[in-house]
Amino acid sequence: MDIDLILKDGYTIPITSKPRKLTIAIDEGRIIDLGDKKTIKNKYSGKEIDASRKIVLPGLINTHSHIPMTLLRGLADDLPLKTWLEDYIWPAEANLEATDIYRGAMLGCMELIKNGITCFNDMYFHMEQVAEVVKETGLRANLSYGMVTKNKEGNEIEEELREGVSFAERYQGQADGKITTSLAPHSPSTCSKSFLEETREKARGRIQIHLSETEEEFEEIHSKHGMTPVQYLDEIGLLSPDLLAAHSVHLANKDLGLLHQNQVKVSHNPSSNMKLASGAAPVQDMIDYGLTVSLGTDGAASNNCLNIFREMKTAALLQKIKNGDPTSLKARDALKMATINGASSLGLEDEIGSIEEGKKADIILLNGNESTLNPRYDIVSNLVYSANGSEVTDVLVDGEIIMRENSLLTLDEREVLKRTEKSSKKIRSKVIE
Ligand SMILES: CSC[C@H]1O[C@@H](n2cnc3c(O)ncnc32)[C@H](O)[C@@H]1O
Ligand SMILES: [Zn+2]
Repeated sequence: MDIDLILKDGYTIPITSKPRKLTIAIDEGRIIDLGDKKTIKNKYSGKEIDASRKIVLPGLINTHSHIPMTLLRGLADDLPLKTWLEDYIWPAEANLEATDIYRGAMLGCMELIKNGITCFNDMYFHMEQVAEVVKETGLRANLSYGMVTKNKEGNEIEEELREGVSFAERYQGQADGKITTSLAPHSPSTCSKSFLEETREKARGRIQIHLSETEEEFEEIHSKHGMTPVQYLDEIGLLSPDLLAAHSVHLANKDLGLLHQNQVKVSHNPSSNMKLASGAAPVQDMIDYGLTVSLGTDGAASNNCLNIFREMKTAALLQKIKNGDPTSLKARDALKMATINGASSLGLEDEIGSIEEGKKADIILLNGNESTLNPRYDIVSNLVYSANGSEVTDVLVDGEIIMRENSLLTLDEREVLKRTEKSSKKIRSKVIE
């Protein structure tokens, strides 16, 4: 049988089964068969990629980002969240036009691809620009217009919900199904209670929100409503299996039970939480409770990069320090967070997140000859504790090759940097000088 692509003889980490040498048959964007090279070669013919010196992984999934913020990287560092957002980032964002968002998203997507991220979950504004970049680059994404009611009144608030719903309805399923959408109220402290209730009423699918990121936010909700942010969302009726809660750093004991009962998904963002000194989320406790926890970078202005290899390592190290226990958050769990748990958090567990027959061919290849991947006593240890993303050589999304032997096939790197320079000059003159 003639098929689109055969990935031959790579050392494969399927996630849901043991690492082994496998040949992968891909047709019409999906993995149609897997096996040893002889069996697969006897059954299929088609274009071949020799993966015999490669490590083969499912594409990594970034479950919390603000991709256009790549344009604001390094603009304001070493500050706590409230000051960083209110005194630096929001004033800078007020100057961003649609073209800037397009350019920032392009720079961000370039970084995602190079670091082996094939799917990301984003919340920002001018999201039609981000969707355009997703289409051009060939990535997979769940996109949402980020809704805020703080400092807004009457019509402006109604317009915020209209925009969120309209974006979600217009873009759901675009790019041959590679784009999905959610509603995204920004956080319990920047959206009013009635707005959160209306969002719940209007939601037809998934919802994402920043939740209990800092102690300050925890205290603010507690003093206003007499309950924790998680209990507050429970009262509003927002806790559900379709809710993806970013951060979830400050939780009372009862909160873990509530998140678990409602099967809420959590996106852990360790680098951003450490850099803004927001705190260390109780990730091992969440896992012990049976919660689905995935990994996010947050925006590049609080990280300051978009690299899930780094987040895997940082997450594992942070839990060990938090719990004073080196057995906390083991490498295997960190790799699951970056792959299959990311897929479950976006409702895509039947489509992506592992290398299995029937799933979409979102696959990355790493150069097995890099020092960071050798010696190979334990490949999962190498991937989590030693790899840094630069080992990624090839990236496939939906069976389409978007990076081949380190060359980006869907975007022009030099052009992306030139355009970034144009927007950053404007930001520098308006915000810094
Ligand atoms: C309304 S679009 C999204 C909004 O979120 C801001 N943002 C970026 N990082 C964080 C974070 O860690 N916590 C809360 N809000 C964040 C971003 O600047 C946009 O304004
Ligand atoms: Zn965020």
